Amino acid sequence: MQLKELASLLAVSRISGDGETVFTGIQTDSRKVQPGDLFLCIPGFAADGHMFAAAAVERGAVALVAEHEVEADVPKLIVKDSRFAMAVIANHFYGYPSKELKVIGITGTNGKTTTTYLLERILSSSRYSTGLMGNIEIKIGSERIPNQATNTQEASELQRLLRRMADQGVDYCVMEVSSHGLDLGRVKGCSFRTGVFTNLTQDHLDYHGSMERYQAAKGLLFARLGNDYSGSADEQRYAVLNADDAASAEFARMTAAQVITYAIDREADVRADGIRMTSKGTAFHCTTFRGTVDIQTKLIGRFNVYNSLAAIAAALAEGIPLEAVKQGLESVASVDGRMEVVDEGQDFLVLVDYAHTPDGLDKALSAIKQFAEGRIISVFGCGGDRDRTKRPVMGSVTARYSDYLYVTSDNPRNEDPQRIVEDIEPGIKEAGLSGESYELIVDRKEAIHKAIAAASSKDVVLIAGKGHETYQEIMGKKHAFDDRLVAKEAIRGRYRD
Ligand SMILES: CC(=O)N[C@H]1[C@@H](OP(=O)(O)OP(=O)(O)OC[C@H]2O[C@@H](n3ccc(=O)[nH]c3=O)[C@H](O)[C@@H]2O)O[C@H](CO)[C@@H](O)[C@@H]1O[C@H](C)C(=O)N[C@@H](C)C(=O)N[C@H](CCC(=O)O)C(=O)O
Ligand SMILES: Nc1ncnc2c1ncn2[C@@H]1O[C@H](COP(=O)(O)OP(=O)(O)OP(=O)(O)O)[C@@H](O)[C@H]1O
Ligand SMILES: N[C@H](CCC[C@H](N)C(=O)O)C(=O)O
Ligand SMILES: [Mg+2]
Repeated sequence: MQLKELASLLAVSRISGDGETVFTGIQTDSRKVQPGDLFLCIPGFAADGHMFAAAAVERGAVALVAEHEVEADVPKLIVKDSRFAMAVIANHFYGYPSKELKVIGITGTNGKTTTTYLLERILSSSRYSTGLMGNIEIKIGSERIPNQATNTQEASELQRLLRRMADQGVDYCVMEVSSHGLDLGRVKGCSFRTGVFTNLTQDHLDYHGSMERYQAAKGLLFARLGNDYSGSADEQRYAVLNADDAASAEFARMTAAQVITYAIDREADVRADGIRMTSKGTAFHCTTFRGTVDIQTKLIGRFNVYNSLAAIAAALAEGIPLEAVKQGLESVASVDGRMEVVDEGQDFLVLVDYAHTPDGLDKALSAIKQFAEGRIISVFGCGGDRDRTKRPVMGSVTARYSDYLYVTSDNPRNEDPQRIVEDIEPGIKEAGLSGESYELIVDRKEAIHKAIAAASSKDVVLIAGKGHETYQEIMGKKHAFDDRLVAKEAIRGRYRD
């Protein structure tokens, strides 16, 4: 593609140098540049991409997109906003792939990953070819690529992956759409078939500043949905909204798409009642706009009824028969790192879960409370370089449900882990848990070992926060760490000692 082709996409832009320069790929990270690439200089939070222009050229970049002149002897496209330009350029370079498949975006504070897997399973078991993108992995048909980057990929990577899916004949791409992804324009220009909203509770206030701005970021998914509807069935657009969450009314007002609601506590197009829960799964009766059905999912907890309803509603909008929806949903045994049972034959239950927000912990622990026959022993921490205000709230939520609590490190990233646990502690005290009922143990491995050593018959040990993650990020460096493996080792150790 020639540089000048991009100039025609961006009204306020100018070419400096030879506009006929041909590039063969696009890249935003100088360290990943291949010869022939166009390098986009993005001013970021930690660094400024313009600083890496020369390094990119050294690695073979043949042209640049920048917001101002930079020292580099290649042609440049000077634009007003290179992050915006990235979304436009990536979409164009990869040939608008989202128009060739049906993209279903799932947003919300909690439940995105779980809902993507449920919906993807329903669609794939109905013989559609599927793709999936989220914070565990990227799936393209039967190919699985572990996700090493952000939950919602940068536009350049996102469009590349969508192109691969389109070329492989994928019918549906089900993807997580984070609030950062929406706010930073990572999905700008992406044509969504359906937007699904799970819920909105406290998280990411470090980035968004307020719940109002966090909600507004999520709302972008729905505000952009449906305006391009041309009347054909294939161009129909749907907004699948959780009617039990107050934000949904606002999203319904914003969108031009058809609204389909789901709920437990109020009237909705897809609704659950008669919920029965055990430690092995959840049963509920579901009333939908396509009839009624009894569902028996292997997933634990009322919150997973919400995730199931969201997946059911989105699948029904696609015309999948209710019986096929039921079959697909019931075939999901578990989602990696979500309420995952660690079973080494011990006489107490160990669960690894990804709850890392106040509401996630509340929902996970209230589910456990319903079936726990013994004590609840919790292990959790909070991530560093993230919303500091959620830390005491997570402390108080966990304290309310736990008989004993080990406060430890999650991913401290670049923060002092001791300071993070100290941020959590006031919440525990406020919840009224006495000093004999909790410990602050910065070393996560030690905390897990202690929790498992302390468990008696029928107790439940919840290890929360890291779920599927196979590393712990300390001082910016990732170390191998897997809660499930550490828990297994601790359980085996109990029987050896
Ligand atoms: C706030 C945020 O989202 N930042 C993301 C963003 O960083 P940034 O644009 O500020 O980039 P930067 O590191 O300052 O660098 C600026 C530019 O210089 C380039 N660069 C940098 C270094 C170098 O040697 N060469 C080079 O070219 C970078 O590629 C970038 O283009 O773009 C980077 C590249 O894609 C991301 O790695 C980075 O994610 C950081 C690590 C992050 O923690 N993001 C989290 C908050 C996030 O996005 N989370 C959401 C929500 C998850 C949820 O659902 O809860 C997600 O979607 O994952
Ligand atoms: N619908 C829900 N409502 C509240 N909590 C939930 C819900 N679904 C899952 N959870 C809790 O949140 C945790 C994370 O779930 P999941 O990974 O599906 O969410 P996510 O939105 O993808 O998270 P992330 O923002 O990190 O990508 C689960 O382990 C569970 O404890
Ligand atoms: N998507 C979430 C993941 C948090 C996972 C938790 N283990 C942590 O590190 O805080 C975030 O980026 O805030
Ligand atoms: Mg997720």
